[in-house]
Amino acid sequence: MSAPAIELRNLEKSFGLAKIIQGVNLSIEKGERHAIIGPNGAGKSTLFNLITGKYTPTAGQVLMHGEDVSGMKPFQINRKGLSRSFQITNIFHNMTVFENVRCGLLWSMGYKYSFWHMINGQKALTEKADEIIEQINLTSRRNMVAGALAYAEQRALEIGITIAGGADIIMLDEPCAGMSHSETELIVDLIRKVTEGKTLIIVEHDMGVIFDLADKISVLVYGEIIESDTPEAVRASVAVKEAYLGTTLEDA
Ligand SMILES: Nc1ncnc2c1ncn2[C@@H]1O[C@H](COP(=O)(O)OP(=O)(O)OP(=O)(O)O)[C@@H](O)[C@H]1O
Repeated sequence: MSAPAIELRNLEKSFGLAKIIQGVNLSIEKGERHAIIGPNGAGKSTLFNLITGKYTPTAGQVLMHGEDVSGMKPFQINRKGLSRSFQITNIFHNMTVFENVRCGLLWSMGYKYSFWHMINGQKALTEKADEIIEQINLTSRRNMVAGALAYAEQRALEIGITIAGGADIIMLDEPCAGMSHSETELIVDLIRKVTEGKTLIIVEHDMGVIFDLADKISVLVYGEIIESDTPEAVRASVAVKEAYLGTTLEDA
């Protein structure tokens, strides 16, 4: 059996005296859609930042396809095939949709770009960017500056930039935040389409989205995983209901 896409072993993170992540153990299999949920301040973004290399663990390990990547820089982890989006959109508002996706491609290819470019040329880069723009349904907006797009289109563009380099592990941080019901449905369909066959790790407050998308859900409370199971099992969990004061999951 192949190693999990991501494995966390006794992972800890402290900021000063505050222990924010407390001995987290978690395995995310290749091709799994894994959601991390939990109340505000539970440590979800911190966990994301530990996996992507933005934060260095205080203790424990992050393994990617069996390789210990703890302490590696975000760009090193990215080049190994992990790409993430951010809670607050990080697109370039003054650049066009095309230029944004092209930038995402260049960034994820890094030093490999000069070699790739030598073989494939500029035309291939343009074609690849256009292919991604089509995947995220923004072809009619290709030459529009990103700042002029509707909010949901900006979030779709961000997903496009995240998947641009062909990473096989995609991490999305609250991709549906601030969206209407119909916009959320479109983004969920898009996420499903562009992450087909990939490993997806998602943090999202919208429980409808989580139960719709996830194969497995981990529930983080005060930096500890109190449950990690199928959506059905998590929905039925007493500990999870208590953590959510018996409301949110019931309503999902
Ligand atoms: N760089 C940092 N320095 C100090 N404290 C931090 C830092 N980053 C996060 N924290 C603290 O860690 C705790 C968890 O924050 P985090 O953003 O990971 O939670 P979260 O579950 O993602 O919350 P939310 O759902 O509101 O986004 C918070 O108390 C936060 O103040």
